[in-house]
Amino acid sequence: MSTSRDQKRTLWYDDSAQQLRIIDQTQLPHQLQVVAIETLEQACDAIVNMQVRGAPLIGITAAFGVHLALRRDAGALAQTCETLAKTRPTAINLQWALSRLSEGLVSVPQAQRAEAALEMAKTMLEEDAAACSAIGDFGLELLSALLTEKQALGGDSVLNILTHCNAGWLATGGWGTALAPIYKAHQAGLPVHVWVDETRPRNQGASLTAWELAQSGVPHTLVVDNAGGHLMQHGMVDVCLVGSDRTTASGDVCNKIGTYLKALAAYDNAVPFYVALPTSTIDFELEEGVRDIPIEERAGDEVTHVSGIDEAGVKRKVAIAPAATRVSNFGFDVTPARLVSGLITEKGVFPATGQGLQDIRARL
Ligand SMILES: CSC[C@@H](O)[C@@H](O)C(=O)COP(=O)(O)O
Repeated sequence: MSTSRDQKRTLWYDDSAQQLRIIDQTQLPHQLQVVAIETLEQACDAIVNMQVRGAPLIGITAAFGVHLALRRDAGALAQTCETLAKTRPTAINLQWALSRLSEGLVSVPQAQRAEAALEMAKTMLEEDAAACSAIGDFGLELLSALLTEKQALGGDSVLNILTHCNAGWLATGGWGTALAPIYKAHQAGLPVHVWVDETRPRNQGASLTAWELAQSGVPHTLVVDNAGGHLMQHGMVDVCLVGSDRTTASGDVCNKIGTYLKALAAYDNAVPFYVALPTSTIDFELEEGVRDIPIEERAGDEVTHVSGIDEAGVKRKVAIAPAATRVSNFGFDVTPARLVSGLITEKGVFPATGQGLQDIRARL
């Protein structure tokens, strides 16, 4: 799963076994378990159950899912895309990948569709890794400038970055979005330290981001979700850097629930708030994020229970709320563009404004 220091992979296609392979992210950080995906149903389950998650990775998994479905029934393109589109509603990369496949495959003779879908899926995987690497390069310039500014003002020599959820290589084709600039900065010898939000209820920060950063030796500290405001008030955060599941044509940013509160705290404390995303995460059809982005609501037991392993290494899921408690579990929220300092994409860094988004579109 790790092809080089620069290319850690959470998903790959095994040509000899003719199987898609994924790291089962529900087992991390306790177990590094690789699972084979051979059917459309398995691909859908992996997305729904969050064995794979993160906006770009959801799109890439769906692309391979189309291949798996077509090799069983070459005539099932439309129906397959419909099934996959229903797996998770918020990340636009899913629709983006499915549209690209349907448009690309519709003119391909049925007998060749499965093979063509596989080639397209592999291309998407490589393109996403390259896009994330470019995000890392642009983000590195930004972090480097922020560190120079901090040092010129007489601050200490470490750049403190706060991130939410997991926007690392586990969430993408490689490198990650928000974590890519951090990895590049660490590799370039920039002194960085990451505040990792635990990210309730699924704990992607505690289970995935902390695990990723530890693997790469990036200094980091895990904090509860509600700590960000306090840290910012005390000058302990120099920049917030998060990913996105869908960004609109006006620059509104949808990301994991709790991101908006971090952006508000950042605004109140004059901490820059940057969002890193590949252009496949932009929904140019939508202007208004708060009103129009569909927000996934997930099962209540993610809130009423916590899962983990005990001292004996046994996996447990324990209740932390009364059994009959009513639960609401929105998976994402929207940060209005006015709170976003900039969008770091593979095309460069742009303002989160209508003009900024038009400039990005002009470069596609
Ligand atoms: C490159 S990842 C950007 C986002 O997808 C990430 O921050 C996020 O919110 C993931 O949510 P998840 O519910 O784990 O799929």
